[in-house]
Amino acid sequence: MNDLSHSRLSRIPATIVTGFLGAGKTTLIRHILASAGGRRLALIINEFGDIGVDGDILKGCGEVDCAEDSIIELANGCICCTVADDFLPAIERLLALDPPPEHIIIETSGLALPKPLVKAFDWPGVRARLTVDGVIAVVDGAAVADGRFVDDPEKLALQRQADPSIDHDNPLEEVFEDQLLCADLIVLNKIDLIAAPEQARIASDIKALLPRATKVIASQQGRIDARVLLGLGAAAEDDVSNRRSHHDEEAEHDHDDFESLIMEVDAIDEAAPFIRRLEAVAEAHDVLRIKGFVEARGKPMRLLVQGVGNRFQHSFDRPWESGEARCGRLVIIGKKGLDAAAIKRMLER
Ligand SMILES: Nc1nc2c(ncn2[C@@H]2O[C@H](COP(=O)(O)OP(=O)(O)OP(=O)(O)O)[C@@H](O)[C@H]2O)c(=O)[nH]1
Repeated sequence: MNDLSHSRLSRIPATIVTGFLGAGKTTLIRHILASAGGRRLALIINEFGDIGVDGDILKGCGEVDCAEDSIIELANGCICCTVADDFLPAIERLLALDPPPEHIIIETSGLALPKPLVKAFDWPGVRARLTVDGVIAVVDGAAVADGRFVDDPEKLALQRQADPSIDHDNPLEEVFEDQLLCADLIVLNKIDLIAAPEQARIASDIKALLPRATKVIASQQGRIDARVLLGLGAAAEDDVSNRRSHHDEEAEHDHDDFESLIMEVDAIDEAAPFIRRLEAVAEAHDVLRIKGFVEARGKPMRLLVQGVGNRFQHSFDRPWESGEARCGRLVIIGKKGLDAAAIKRMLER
């Protein structure tokens, strides 16, 4: 064995899980934790809004292969913009664990561009100790089928008639495509919500977009075995220049097309009418993602609420702990210009 292959083998592999808001990254990672087969995993979880919902869900699943001190949450921003300030210290903390993790999984925020993160693995201090085993992009098949990431050509034509100088870059499409362009493996998720012909069409549209041959695997609830997802051996840090991005020319990328709001929510009596109100908010304000925890009066469990576009799910995820403030809070993410006051009024109505 030569020195190079020896040093590569001794580096800890890291898997980057990317994918647009609500695509199913956390769900997929839960499945990885459940099927890791005793491998010592560590997680870095990055969220755009400053409530750590995903971290809470993953800590709550109590998998023995991932102890709580091996989970680091980086909320309130996108990891791609805070690599030096947030990501590197998080990596240092994980590498200092005794024993160190055998594999690190990084869930980026749904708005993060994975390429700057992959680039950070090429920095000398990181490169010596870690390698990117693979970038996995999770795709929300239902959102793609709904046309969420492409401009409506008729609407665009009308807008251009009114204002020929209109900037027609679609920030959703750009982030979505950047995530795919950086991937070593693509998971086409939520296939329970799309018919088989639609599935095949989406998979072939994705492949047509990519300059490199990248495998697309279909999944429901991210149910793919850890043995398939981990161990890709991509060494993506050696191959950054082959991963095109819409943002290659930008020195800095600051996500100013998107914003998040935090809303405090009073205890509710019943879930169904509350979810209908959230659906109305999502519809009226073109919200991309809503998630958080709410108190349902008289119930010992907290209510986990998840909305992607105007598709909502809710479930009681765990009992409120004694002494825990039963404070209902939601993070609401949309394109810049969300009307916080109007949303609050709709929620309180
Ligand atoms: N119908 C259906 N829903 C799914 C599937 N996978 C995930 N979901 C739901 O989609 C919602 C978002 O899933 P998450 O795993 O939280 O998505 P995420 O990509 O981590 O979300 P962000 O971190 O907010 O970007 C949740 O309500 C999930 O239960 C699937 O295969 N089918």
